[in-house]
Amino acid sequence: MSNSNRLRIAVQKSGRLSDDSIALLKAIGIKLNIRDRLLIAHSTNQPIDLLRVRDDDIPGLVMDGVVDLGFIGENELEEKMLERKAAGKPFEYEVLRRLDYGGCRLSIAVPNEMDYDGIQSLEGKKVATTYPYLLERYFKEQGINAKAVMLQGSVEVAPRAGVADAICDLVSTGATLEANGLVEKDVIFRSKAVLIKRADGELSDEKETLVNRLMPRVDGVLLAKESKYIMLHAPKAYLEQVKSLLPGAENPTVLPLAGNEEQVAIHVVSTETLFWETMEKLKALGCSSILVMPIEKMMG
Ligand SMILES: Nc1ncnc2c1ncn2[C@@H]1O[C@H](COP(=O)(O)OP(=O)(O)OP(=O)(O)O)[C@@H](O)[C@H]1O
Ligand SMILES: O=P(O)(O)OC[C@H]1O[C@H](OP(=O)(O)OP(=O)(O)O)[C@H](O)[C@@H]1O
Ligand SMILES: [Mg+2]
Repeated sequence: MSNSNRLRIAVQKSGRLSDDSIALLKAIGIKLNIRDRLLIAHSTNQPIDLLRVRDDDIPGLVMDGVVDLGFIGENELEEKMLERKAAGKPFEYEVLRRLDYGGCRLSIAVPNEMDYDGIQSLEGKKVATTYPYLLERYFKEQGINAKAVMLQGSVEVAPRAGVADAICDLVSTGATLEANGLVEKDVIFRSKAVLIKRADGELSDEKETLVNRLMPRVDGVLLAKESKYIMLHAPKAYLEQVKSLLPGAENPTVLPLAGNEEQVAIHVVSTETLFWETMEKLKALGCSSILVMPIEKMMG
């Protein structure tokens, strides 16, 4: 393989995980020149190549050591791990970070009109899914004798088409199920996107050093996304009450305001949400100029 000294990262080419994965790589300082039709994108400022593929291929590419890192949904990762294990192929990987996107659940859903009284109602039935290994594992754990019917797409039409009695598919808002006259019953797996690394110990020292340098940046981006910088003017007389209202503000910065003896400025970084209700309470205490601002990057 050419340029094997460059770190190879697999991302979904086009789908639910693509934009967020690329955005994360850019946020940690990797400049990318992505051309829509091309499978490989080279970073212009780091020894990194991006492989843009179907998400189904990503676990295998990492487990076979074809790429060093990959962004993948835990649902797909776990399914492929079970499939490869059953086939006697390498199925090892290391999770570097659980990420803050791609959140969904793999659930069993049944037609509205079906009498469903718990998972035992599926005894002897057929369930359509793209995740047969995860589903069969669940049936086994529950002691149910049901059959997983593999479908690559349009799983939600399977009951109407007479292909299966129920389905097991990814759910986020539930809109797809509702539109197809299905009701969610049992959550069998909760998933988020993860960043994984090959676990065969074959990364060169240079690549290992690069990964170790990038990970604190990933943490910085994740932390920044869940943090806010809050600034406000508060009456000195109510300082303690104001502090107790601010979420996660154990050590706020308190600054004097030029030409204003009555008030001080308070600055604080918070990982909790500042709700409108709290802002209204702060206002009622005499606070003013209350600003809640996003943070771009953080490093401890
Ligand atoms: N509704 C959803 N909300 C949030 N995340 C989701 C949702 N649906 C799927 N995902 C996550 O995104 C991953 C990719 O979903 P997507 O629908 O883009 O896959 P795909 O159709 O298999 O794409 P590909 O063409 O790459 O095979 C899923 O495996 C899951 O982890
Ligand atoms: O609960 P909801 O918010 O409706 O989301 C669930 C749907 O999202 C995913 O499909 P996606 O929209 O990514 O399209 P795809 O089926 O073409 O992959 C998944 O396969 C479900 O069909
Ligand atoms: Mg796929």
